Amino acid sequence: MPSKPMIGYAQVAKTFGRVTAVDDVSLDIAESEFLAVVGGSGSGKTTLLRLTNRLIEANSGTITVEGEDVSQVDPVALRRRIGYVFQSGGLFPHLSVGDNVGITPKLLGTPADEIAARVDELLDLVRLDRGEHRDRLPAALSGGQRQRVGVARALAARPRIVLMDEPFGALDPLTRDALGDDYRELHRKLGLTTIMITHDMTEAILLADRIAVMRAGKLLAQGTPAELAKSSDAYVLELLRTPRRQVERLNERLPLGGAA
Ligand SMILES: Nc1ncnc2c1ncn2[C@@H]1O[C@H](COP(=O)(O)OP(=O)(O)OP(=O)(O)O)[C@@H](O)[C@H]1O
Repeated sequence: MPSKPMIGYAQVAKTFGRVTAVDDVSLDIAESEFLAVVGGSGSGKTTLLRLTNRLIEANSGTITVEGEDVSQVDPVALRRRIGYVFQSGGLFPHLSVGDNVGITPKLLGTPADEIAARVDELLDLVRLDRGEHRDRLPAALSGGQRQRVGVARALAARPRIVLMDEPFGALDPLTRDALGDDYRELHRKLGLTTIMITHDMTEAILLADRIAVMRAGKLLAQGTPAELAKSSDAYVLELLRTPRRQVERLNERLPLGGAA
């Protein structure tokens, strides 16, 4: 880990009334790293992500982005530096695909012709046909296409950091697989630092460099899949057993060569 992480959490806590959503979390994410945050419902994953770009404010602890304490950075400027992909795409329903993708450059005062060129470039990047999709409304897209638009929008202001909240959770398995692979390639090509929340340990193992496991607001463990496998925590080991069991069952039921 380099001396200055791209994103750093130091003893971060967030409570909502009597609920401690994030409880004393310390974690560093290096530049160009892809971190998956895994954990059950209500374990604090979304809260941790939203603290990062100050959609909500921490009660205690320090969060740094590119070395800067986020509490000292203007939240609007901070959010423009960090791409955010929502679970359901989070697109504005009344805006076309092109206008959704171009909204941040527009807010930044980018001239219209530059925005149009950037939108086309981004649609190419996420492999959506420009001519076919640019003028459509989100309701006329499939779930996978909407998520591609969500990724394009998150990348519009050329952020170095992308936060993704269960981006592929609601998709069919083939679309999910394709989109995960495509995003992983974008992450590499653009040199991004990515934090992705997922419920799915298999997805985390396949896409991320490192996995953070949360439970009841606490960071239970973090590391590569191989490092996590050495954890002494029963919950972490149980999470890792699920993909293993699935592979074993698949190997039993799907004879090799049948669908290779
Ligand atoms: N704005 C809020 N007001 C009150 N409680 C909240 C708020 N946001 C989150 N919480 C509570 O904080 C805890 C953590 O929620 P969070 O959304 O971070 O979990 P999560 O791991 O992302 O869950 P999921 O996987 O279901 O999205 C939960 O108990 C939740 O009810």
